[in-house]
Amino acid sequence: MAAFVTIVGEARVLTDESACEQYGLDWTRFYAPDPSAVLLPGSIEEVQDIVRLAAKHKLAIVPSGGRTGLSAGAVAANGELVLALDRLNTISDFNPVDRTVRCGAGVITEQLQQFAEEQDLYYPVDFASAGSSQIGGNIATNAGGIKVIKHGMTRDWVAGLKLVTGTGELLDLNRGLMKNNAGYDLRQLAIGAEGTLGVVVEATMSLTRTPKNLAVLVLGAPDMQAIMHVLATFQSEIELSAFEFFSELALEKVVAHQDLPRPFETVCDYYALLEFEQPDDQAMDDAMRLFEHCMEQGWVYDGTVSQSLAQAQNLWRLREDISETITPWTPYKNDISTLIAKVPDFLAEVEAVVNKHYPNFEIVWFGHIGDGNVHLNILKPEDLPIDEFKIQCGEVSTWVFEIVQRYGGSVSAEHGVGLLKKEYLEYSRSPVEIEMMRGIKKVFDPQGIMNPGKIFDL
Ligand SMILES: O=C(O)CC[C@@H](O)C(=O)O
Ligand SMILES: [Zn+2]
Repeated sequence: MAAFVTIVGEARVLTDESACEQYGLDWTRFYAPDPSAVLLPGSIEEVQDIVRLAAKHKLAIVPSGGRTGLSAGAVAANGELVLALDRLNTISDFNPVDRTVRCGAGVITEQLQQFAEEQDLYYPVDFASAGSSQIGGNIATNAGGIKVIKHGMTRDWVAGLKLVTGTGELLDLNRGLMKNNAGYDLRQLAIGAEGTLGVVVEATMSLTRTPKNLAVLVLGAPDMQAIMHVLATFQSEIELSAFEFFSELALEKVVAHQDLPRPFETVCDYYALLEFEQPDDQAMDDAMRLFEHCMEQGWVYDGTVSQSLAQAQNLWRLREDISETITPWTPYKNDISTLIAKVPDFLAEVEAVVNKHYPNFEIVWFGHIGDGNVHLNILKPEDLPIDEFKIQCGEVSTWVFEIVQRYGGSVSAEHGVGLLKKEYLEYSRSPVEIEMMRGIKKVFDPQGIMNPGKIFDL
């Protein structure tokens, strides 16, 4: 450790129990944190020095951002060094012409959103953990969130990034260029690599224009097929910036625990939340006409639209607060995707198999239905011991991933693979693809020190 102290200073090498617990774990929770130390470098050069030293001694490194991940990508459970980017948290070099800004990896998502707002611009990647997650972690996991249907995932907003590879080399990838066809785009490989190819230390992020007067519409529908009709109807005329869904059980839990009113009295099996810009009255007239059409067709039973920013925010909470609300039930979680058109059948198959074997399991469905991404959460029955629940959920995983495979879907739509899903990777990636990923890792990280054991084993 003395050599690391020389690089970052004594106060920046943490080995006490509370730091190891805090930095050794993400929001996945199921693992016991056990890092050998937490290092807090203050510059890119210090990151390079740390990695070079670690490579020399073959010490494993876990790059660490806000640790809000749900796939154990940032867990250090095997004596690794945690390399936390918290101190690289400056925003600089705002370029109003290119509409880009330089961010240290430790910049909090919300900090970037606020900075954009101060420039009358907008950073559109958004999710419930925006107050804690860091840009470096968002890039490492290609974070998605609630506006993907219009704005894409983090990948779409990274104009350039600096990566320290497993040998301590600093790569300055794409440098903010809009057009650059000079060979392979290594930047895109690093995005979503979950720290297995190197440490993201800095990024040039793109910003866009601020949306004009966002309105939120929550609709109640009899079934998932109806929700798909609603999606198609609205998308044929309106550019939606969100199309989310949640089940009645999800709504019940949120209104019971978050001091929020139901959106309307009518109880429906599923609800959709739509967000769109309302630059003028015509936009709302169009939305109301489509809403009425959906009612006439029997696809929608009831609905409500926000009349103010505060109302829009409260309607959003019905969806955004679900994950946190159900945490006390220690839910089994899965984050999966399929083609959007196949979602209703896909969901019905998963539900049927779970209900058949475990009729006492409560399933909470919600997610980014407009992206084909559903979040499956199963609540632990109160009287079932946690270990027993985990064993039963292991079986559920196999059934779910077999269905995912049959549908040509993904075992991880947005949360990544980490430790949690690596044994299931082959359900959505071929053996040749996985072998190629191993080959790519060797090029960036010949010693295999960067976040080893995440995504796949070497
Ligand atoms: O907790 C979950 O299952 C999903 C969390 C997050 O991705 C969300 O969309 O709310
Ligand atoms: Zn999500």
